[in-house]
Amino acid sequence: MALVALRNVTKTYPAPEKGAPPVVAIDGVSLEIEPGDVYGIIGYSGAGKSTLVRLVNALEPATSGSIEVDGREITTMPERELRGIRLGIGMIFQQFNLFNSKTVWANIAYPLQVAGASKSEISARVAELLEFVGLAGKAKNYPDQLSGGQKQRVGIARALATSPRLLLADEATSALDPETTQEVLELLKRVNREFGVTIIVITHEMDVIQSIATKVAVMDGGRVIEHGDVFDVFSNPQNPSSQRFVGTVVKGTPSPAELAVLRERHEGRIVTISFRDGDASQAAVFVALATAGIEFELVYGGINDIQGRAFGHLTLAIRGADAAVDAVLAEISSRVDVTEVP
Ligand SMILES: Nc1ncnc2c1ncn2[C@@H]1O[C@H](COP(=O)(O)OP(=O)(O)OP(=O)(O)O)[C@@H](O)[C@H]1O
Repeated sequence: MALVALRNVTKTYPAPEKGAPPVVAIDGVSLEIEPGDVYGIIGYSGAGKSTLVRLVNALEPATSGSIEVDGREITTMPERELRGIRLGIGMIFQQFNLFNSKTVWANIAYPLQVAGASKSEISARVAELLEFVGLAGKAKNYPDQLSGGQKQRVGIARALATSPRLLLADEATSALDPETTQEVLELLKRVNREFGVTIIVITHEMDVIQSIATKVAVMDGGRVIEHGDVFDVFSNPQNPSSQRFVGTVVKGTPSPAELAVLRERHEGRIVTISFRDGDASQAAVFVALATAGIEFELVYGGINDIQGRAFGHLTLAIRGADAAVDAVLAEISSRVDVTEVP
């Protein structure tokens, strides 16, 4: 059973001014997030990502549709019961949202105090979490004395304090430099693996999805325009908006301007070969070219690894007798995707 299931969910805000139309922030979204998923939700600013998060943790009511968390419909649930649902959901934020007047220890202890845990329970849990996020030596420090990455580690520890099954990460690494981002993403992977916490990652950065997510939904204008396994969406994005996001991390086929430069610099026919995990190996393709006595040069592209599965687009400049090149390209095309640039 899905841990979070949205069915045809809409959220409309009143018109910002008289005479203007209402704002449709979420427009008929259906999604299923299974226990154990690290589910990425990506979209440009205004796509509706943060609104979706507020609906899932019941901070705002949906306008229509159904939202089930852990098998329970939350759209019709009384406030009293919603509090219980929220206790089962941890949140981390871009700006960390720590209490600056409380120590690291007290920040992490806070949700446990609110939940009514005993002093000894709180001490044991906070110590365990400080160890887990690698901040055992910082218990008495205040947030101002920490780096951005350390603050987010405290944010993660605090979010996990009440042992939620679901963690919502809203642009949790957007304020961090690339190296610290990777450290925080590694920590989130451990949260998923070691505690079995399902994570929803909201981001506008495709490399965050590439590093951590197992599934992804691409949002645009309040709708989910594409969703699926990260490997499938990265290796074969269907929608122009998804293609733009994938293009930020995957070197695909050269643009017309890049092609013009390639043609200036390299002789021969320009051919892009697209590999997908499970296709014939690159080696087989290169051996076929070499065996046919065809000279080739790799001029553009690269191979990507998504959770241990490889795919990529390699553009070659190929030189040889036309008939021989035609024959070998025909042979290769039966195994991999071959596109010759006219
Ligand atoms: N409380 C609100 N009242 C009115 N309109 C809102 C409200 N919250 C969001 N919106 C509108 O809903 C749309 C979606 O906003 P949302 O913040 O969910 O997008 P987002 O994808 O999270 O973008 P960002 O990354 O910039 O936060 C936007 O057009 C926004 O202006």
